[in-house]
Amino acid sequence: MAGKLSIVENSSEVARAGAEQFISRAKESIDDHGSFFVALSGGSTPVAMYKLLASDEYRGKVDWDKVLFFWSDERCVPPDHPDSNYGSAHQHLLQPLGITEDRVFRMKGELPPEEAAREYEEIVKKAVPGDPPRFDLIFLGLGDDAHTASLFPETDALHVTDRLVVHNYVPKLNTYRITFTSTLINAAASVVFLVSGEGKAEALKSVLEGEQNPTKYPAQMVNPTSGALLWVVDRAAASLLSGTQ
Ligand SMILES: O=C1O[C@H](COP(=O)(O)O)[C@@H](O)[C@H](O)[C@H]1O
Repeated sequence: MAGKLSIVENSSEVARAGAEQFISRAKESIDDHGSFFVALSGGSTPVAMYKLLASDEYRGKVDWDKVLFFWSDERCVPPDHPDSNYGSAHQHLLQPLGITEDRVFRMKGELPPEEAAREYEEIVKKAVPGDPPRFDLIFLGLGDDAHTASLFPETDALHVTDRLVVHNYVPKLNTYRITFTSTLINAAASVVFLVSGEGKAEALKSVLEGEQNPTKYPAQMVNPTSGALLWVVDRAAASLLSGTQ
C-alpha cells in the first residue's frame, strides 16, 4: 500500500488523530510560509474532528488567522442545505471559531456544476501557491464503494488529468458533484484519510490490499507525488485487513 497506516481504537480516536494532524501541519506550514492551506472533506466522518478542533481543549492550539479553508469536494446544493460539505464545516468548525469569510473558499454547489468547478479551479490557482497548486494538507474520506472526494467508481472524473477541479456525474446518485481531481490531490504536501466504522471495512480492504484497479476503487489513485500520505482508520474499518484479526 502507499503511505502509512495508523489503526486507532474507535471513531473518537480517529477524530483526535485528525485534529492532531491538523494542528501539527498548521504549525509547520505557518512556520515555513506564514499560512496554512487546508482542504476539508465532506460527509459525516470529519464532524467529530471539527467539534474537537473548536473545543476549549483544542482551539488555542492553532493560529486560526493564518488558516485558509478549502474543500476537496462538494454536493450540488446551496450552502445552507443539510448535505452541503461546506455547511457542515461552517456549523461545527468555522462558525464556532468565528472564522471570517475572507479565509473561507467554498465550492459553490448552488451554481451549474460545470461553472462551479471552473470557478473553483481558478480560485485554487490564484490562492494556493505552486503549479500545480500544492495544499499543505488535504483531508479525504472513503465511501463504502471506495470513492474518495467525489471521485466515484467508473465516473468520468477519474480519467481527467489536465484539470484541478471538475464536475462529475455520478450515475448511482443521479447527480453531479464538484471534486478535486487526482492531479490536484497528489500535488499536496500531505494527504490524510479519516476512515471509521465497519461499513468501510470491505472498501478499505479493497483499496489497500486488493487488485490495483482505480476505476473500481478510486481511492487507489491517491498517492502524493512528493508528499506524505496517512490513513487514520479505526479498528472496525480495519477489521478485514491482513494481520488485524
Ligand atoms: O460523499 C462523500 O463521501 C465521502 C465519505 O463520507 P462519510 O460520510 O462516509 O464520512 C466523503 O469523504 C466525501 O467528501 C463526501 O462528499
